[in-house]
Amino acid sequence: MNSSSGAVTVQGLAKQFGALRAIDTVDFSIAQGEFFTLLGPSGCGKTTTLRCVAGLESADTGRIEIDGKPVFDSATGLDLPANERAIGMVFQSYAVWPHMNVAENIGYPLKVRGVAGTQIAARVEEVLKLLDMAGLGGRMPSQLSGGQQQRVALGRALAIEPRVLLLDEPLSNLDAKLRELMRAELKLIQRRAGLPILYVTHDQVEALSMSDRIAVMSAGRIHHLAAPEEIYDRPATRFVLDFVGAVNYLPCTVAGHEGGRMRLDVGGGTLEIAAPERLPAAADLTVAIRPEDLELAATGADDAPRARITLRGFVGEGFEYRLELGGQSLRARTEKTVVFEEGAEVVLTARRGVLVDAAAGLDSAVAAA
Ligand SMILES: Nc1ncnc2c1ncn2[C@@H]1O[C@H](COP(=O)(O)OP(=O)(O)OP(=O)(O)O)[C@@H](O)[C@H]1O
Repeated sequence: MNSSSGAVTVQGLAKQFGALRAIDTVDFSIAQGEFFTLLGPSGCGKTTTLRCVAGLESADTGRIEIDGKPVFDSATGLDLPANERAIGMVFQSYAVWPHMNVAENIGYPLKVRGVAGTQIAARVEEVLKLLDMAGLGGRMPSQLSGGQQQRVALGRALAIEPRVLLLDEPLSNLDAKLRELMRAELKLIQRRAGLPILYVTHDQVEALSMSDRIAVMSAGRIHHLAAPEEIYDRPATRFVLDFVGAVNYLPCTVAGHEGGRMRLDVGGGTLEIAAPERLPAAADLTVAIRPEDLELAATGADDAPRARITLRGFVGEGFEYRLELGGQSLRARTEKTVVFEEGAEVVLTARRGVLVDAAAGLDSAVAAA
């Protein structure tokens, strides 16, 4: 153990299945206590990466350290088995053994390691406290809610006092409401345990709301590794922009550029956004605006675009609108206090926008202000 080092360090990791590059050279490092998420669509290589860290899969090349200790190194042939990597794991298909009570479930990994009964009982008590389930050790799984069963699965992973928790879509079997509750529960348990987490999900809301940092993956590569706000507001590539959250795309040309602001002709009017540091070279541009960054007003500047509301939906915290602007359909969101009728004409302004080279591919960089 080396307390000054990161919790997990992955360097130059690559893995092929036949001709398929499941991981196409991935590097990242997780700090002590950090909630680190691999986010991406199905097949992007996130599970394979996690399985390589776990020791359930062997990478072709690269090096992995856990808590300062090398566990895999293709250069030397080092490849420690999972049970020697000081990791706790919970997968999507977590199973709580129905014939064992909660305490037996949590203590099981210690029992198979030959730990003495009194020590197991003490650790199980600690874990139950951590899970906010003190006093429930005698319950059978059938007497627990879905969320409590999930916590028992987590407890089993925590029992061995791992140096890092590896979680692969652990909430995806829960219904939507419970999933949302468990996001906060999991964060609180993590804080109490003071453990770093490597989390895998394809759910961007889950990733944004829970993570300290996110690595967005596509086709075996990390496109952007940053804090959630950075990923959402200043995506590094068009893929990230598109995958993380809803977005409107409007073809545009630059109409003016001064004082850190730029005016964009979007056809039917001009939108102003903060100018990015580096402008895309192409003349043929697209401005990407998230629905909540599109502001609707009854009146506005003469040259501002005017759109028509085609649909309004109540979404609890506000309204979601569909708008039509020069034959294009746009999405916008407003707070409850701002209400427009279907059919009404509204003036558009943009709080923020991201410029994209219209002709460029998904992994080309985008220019965000
Ligand atoms: N054992 C295997 N043999 C062959 N191909 C595999 C194997 N495991 C994964 N793959 C392939 O490698 C690619 C990456 O898979 P991986 O499971 O890491 O993706 P993922 O992003 O976690 O997707 P999902 O969320 O669907 O699990 C996919 O194309 C997958 O089909």
